[in-house]
Amino acid sequence: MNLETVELTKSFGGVTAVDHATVRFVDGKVNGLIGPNGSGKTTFFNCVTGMIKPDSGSVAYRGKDITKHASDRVARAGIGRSFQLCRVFPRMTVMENLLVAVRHPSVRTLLRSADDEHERERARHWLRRVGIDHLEHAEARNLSYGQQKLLELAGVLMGDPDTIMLDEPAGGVNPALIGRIATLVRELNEEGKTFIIVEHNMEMVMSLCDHVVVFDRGRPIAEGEPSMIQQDPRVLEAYLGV
Ligand SMILES: Nc1ncnc2c1ncn2[C@@H]1O[C@H](COP(=O)(O)OP(=O)(O)OP(=O)(O)O)[C@@H](O)[C@H]1O
Repeated sequence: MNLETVELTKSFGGVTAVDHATVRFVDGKVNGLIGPNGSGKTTFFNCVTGMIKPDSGSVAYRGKDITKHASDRVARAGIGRSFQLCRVFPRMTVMENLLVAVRHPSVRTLLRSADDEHERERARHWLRRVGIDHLEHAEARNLSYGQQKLLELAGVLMGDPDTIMLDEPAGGVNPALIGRIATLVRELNEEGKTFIIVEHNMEMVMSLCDHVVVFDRGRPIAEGEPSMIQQDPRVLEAYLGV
């Protein structure tokens, strides 16, 4: 067991975005989190990663309660995340973006933070891994949207997370870069990273995920292997509204 929520709930005024959601994501897997627009996936991510505080319920990571922990503390616990609308600093270079990405370092990186060249080497390593090392000195705003997503992912990896939560990694990205992101997720998963991926691109979800949780109206309505999920009448009903 890796990441678990129990009865997690968050309302905005009259809208219950996450509604008593009890979900378990397993260590070592590529987990998918899917559901129709507005079903609460991003709010769920925000509650888990400390971006917003849930109204009630709990979040535990590797057996430790992290409910209502601030986002930097969640990151230090080993959970990294990307955003639906990619977050990079447009006027900073690619390298600078990665060096500021570690401003909330884990204890391990904190001990080494005096060693700037070491951090630069780590940054170059992740730039090579995501395939944009040739853009090290470019300003982030001059990268394509897909390249900015790869930069954001490299920034997440700089934090050395064990679990990586990606919010729509394929959204707005061209097919070639989607392929690169998928390959990277597979490789990193083989190297031990756990993934939880919110994604509307079903081809990507079905080919990449080992386990899929389906949200509807703020709570899980089905979960299982992708092939099972595709045939589940509850899932079809949630998507088609029949
Ligand atoms: N800050 C907010 N203030 C008010 N309502 C919000 C806020 N954030 C989310 N909501 C509402 O909560 C519900 C769930 O939204 P959320 O963005 O979590 O869904 P989602 O499944 O991620 O959607 P999508 O797939 O379209 O990104 C929606 O009805 C949304 O309008």
